[in-house]
Amino acid sequence: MLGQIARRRLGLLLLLHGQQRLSNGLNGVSFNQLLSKETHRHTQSSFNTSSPISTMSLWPFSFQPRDFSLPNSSWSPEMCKAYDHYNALCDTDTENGEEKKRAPWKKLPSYNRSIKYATGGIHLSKLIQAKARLFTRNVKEQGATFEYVVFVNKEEKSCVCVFQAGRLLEGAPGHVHGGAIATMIDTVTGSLAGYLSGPIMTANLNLDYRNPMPLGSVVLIHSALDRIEGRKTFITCKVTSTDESKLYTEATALFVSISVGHLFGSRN
Ligand SMILES: CCCCCCCCCC(=O)SCCNC(=O)CCNC(=O)[C@H](O)C(C)(C)COP(=O)(O)OP(=O)(O)OC[C@H]1O[C@@H](n2cnc3c(N)ncnc32)[C@H](O)[C@@H]1OP(=O)(O)O
Repeated sequence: MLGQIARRRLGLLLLLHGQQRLSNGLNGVSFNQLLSKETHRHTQSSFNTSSPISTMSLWPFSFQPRDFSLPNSSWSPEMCKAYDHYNALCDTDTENGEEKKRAPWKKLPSYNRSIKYATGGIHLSKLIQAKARLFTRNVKEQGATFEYVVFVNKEEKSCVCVFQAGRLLEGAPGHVHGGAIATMIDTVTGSLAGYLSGPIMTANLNLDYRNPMPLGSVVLIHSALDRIEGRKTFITCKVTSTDESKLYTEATALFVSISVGHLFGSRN
């Protein structure tokens, strides 16, 4: 019974996902400001654990899921610089004469469960497969695996991901595993396809590895919409060094729009 209710609610929530989209941009906040906010947040939460009951929240869940794509101390100077560059291009809500001008760039938040993007999803994530975690966000040690942040440009229907590859992603000695690179390409192209087309699944992913990527590298993953044909969203992708002088990987991806029932085995 609980399963049925959860399934029905999940259906509604995933439908909302396409409309609500990933819109918690960080408005012109620099890396250093964020890092100090993060430190502050941790200080606050340890303070809260020891605060008297009367000052504690009675609601057992926080309303805002943790955004894993915010700067942390594992980020290299190159990662911070690239983050600051794209973050500075994001929506600032600044006054331009009498009108508010909105920048085309937006930073997407990144949670450790897909379900958390939906309204109320943070609560449902504790009920539905509570121990499941997004593949790219399942290692607690910061900097060990996938450190990344995605910025979308809604006018150009494109996005850029700044990705720092951690030491646990080794494939060939000293270099990043091809599967880890494919994972990031699937994640970034999939985020763009989902942003543009709502609920989707990867149907096809084609990769050409052009140069080995050293562990610890910071790279840019550029993705752009090629075309939409009915339920099919075609995305192109290339992975480069941050100065774009070196090409690591090229890819094309096809995403097919799905109904919520598809995740539960229904093809209707
Ligand atoms: C939110 C945090 C960010 C996370 C983003 C992460 C993104 C990661 C997403 C994933 O990794 S999803 C996991 C990997 N993917 C899968 O497990 C999908 C498995 N495959 C399926 O479930 C189905 O085959 C699929 C949904 C892809 C399609 O099944 P459908 O029954 O819905 O569609 P159908 O087979 O009728 O195909 C629809 C259209 O797509 C075309 N198509 C389907 N698969 C294709 C394929 N592999 N290659 C080329 N075309 C394909 C198909 O020919 C047809 O074209 P037309 O409309 O022109 O006739």
